[in-house]
Amino acid sequence: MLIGVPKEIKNHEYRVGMVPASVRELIAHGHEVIVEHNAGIGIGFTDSDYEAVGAKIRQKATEVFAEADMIVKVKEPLAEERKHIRDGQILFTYLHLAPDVPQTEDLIKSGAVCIAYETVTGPSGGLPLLAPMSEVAGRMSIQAGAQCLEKSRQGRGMLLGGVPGVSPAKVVIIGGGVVGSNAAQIAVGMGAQVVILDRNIDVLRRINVQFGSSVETVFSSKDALEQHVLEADLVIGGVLIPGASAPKLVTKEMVHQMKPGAAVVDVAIDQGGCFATSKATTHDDPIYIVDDVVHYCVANMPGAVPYTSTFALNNATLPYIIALANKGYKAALADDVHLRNGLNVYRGKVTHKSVAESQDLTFVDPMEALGI
Ligand SMILES: NC(=O)C1=CN([C@@H]2O[C@H](COP(=O)(O)OP(=O)(O)OC[C@H]3O[C@@H](n4cnc5c(N)ncnc54)[C@H](O)[C@@H]3O)[C@@H](O)[C@H]2O)C=CC1
Ligand SMILES: CC(=O)C(=O)O
Ligand SMILES: [Mg+2]
Repeated sequence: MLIGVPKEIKNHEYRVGMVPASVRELIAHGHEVIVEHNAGIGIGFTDSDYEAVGAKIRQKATEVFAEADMIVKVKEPLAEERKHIRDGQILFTYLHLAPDVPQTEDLIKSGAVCIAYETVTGPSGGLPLLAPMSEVAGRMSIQAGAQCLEKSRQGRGMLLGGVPGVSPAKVVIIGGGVVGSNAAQIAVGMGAQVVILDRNIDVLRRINVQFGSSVETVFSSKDALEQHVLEADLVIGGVLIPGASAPKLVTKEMVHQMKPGAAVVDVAIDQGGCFATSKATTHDDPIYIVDDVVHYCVANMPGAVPYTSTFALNNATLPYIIALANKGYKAALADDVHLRNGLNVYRGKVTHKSVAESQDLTFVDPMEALGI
């Protein structure tokens, strides 16, 4: 198979779909790889590094999209990239379709086989291709939140850990999954007072085993959520219903009643966000203020630490890239229900139930769509 790796074009996105070590593995399996000029330069990989493992360099993204049987990316294709996606081509990347109508329409029209990293499931549960980036974003959310609390960003002027004789900040984390538990790890390390809310008792049990009394676990009722959000100095949004738009758990009224200078970091913004006041921002211009509350809503947070993130992502994606290349998409998807759960759009049909429901589109079972 001919596999293509374009350079990412989203704002301050320096990750790359495949590092040279992954390209080497694919070539060892008998495949060919084309890489766009400077695709890996943001993390220090030159065209020569890719050529040294057997890749061919293409000067323009259009050449990569025109030639490749499978495109391996990081972020969802932007409008400019979507123009070049072809009928029958495999697109393997993050898509986050539920809240993104124009992208969904374009991918349906393209006739491509669109497999989203974020809905591929794992044999023992979880989302193995989302998890590494959720680890990164969860850890970063506390760094970002700490900066938002600084006076120069219009925050309360509060240090997360306080100092002897002065109380630490109260950090409230909504969702105790991968983002939430990684955020908690850093917040606890910085000396903050940490509360995690989740609707899944087993998640709260796991958090309790992991952190003991350094994190308070709370069942996420409307009452509890309101109480803790209003008391918070920093709120982290890390909820997920796989494939679906994030539930708007924090209302405009709750934000209005928060302390002036408090901060929210809505990590779930890539699925539409869990604060009613959230709108996606970029690394260039990451924060804005609503009702005196500082909002950070960057949809590609791991892009800020592309070195760590690219390796973490590639470690997880490589086995699936190899399966798709070795077997072809039909056999790879037929053989592995977990990879099949990643199939969001198949040649004009929406094959992920939550994506279809989020946009009132017809859902077609992936096996039926694939004709197997
Ligand atoms: N902005 C960015 O750059 C990035 C965003 N993300 C996003 O972060 C979000 C969280 O991802 P993960 O932690 O990997 O998901 P996860 O599935 O590990 O955890 C989500 C948690 O939310 C909980 N939850 C669901 N509905 C809830 C509700 N109504 N109230 C309270 N808890 C609820 C679930 O029980 C689960 O424990 C996703 O939207 C993901 O796409 C992930 C990486 C980077
Ligand atoms: C998961 C995601 O949205 C990201 O890594 O950018
Ligand atoms: Mg207020």
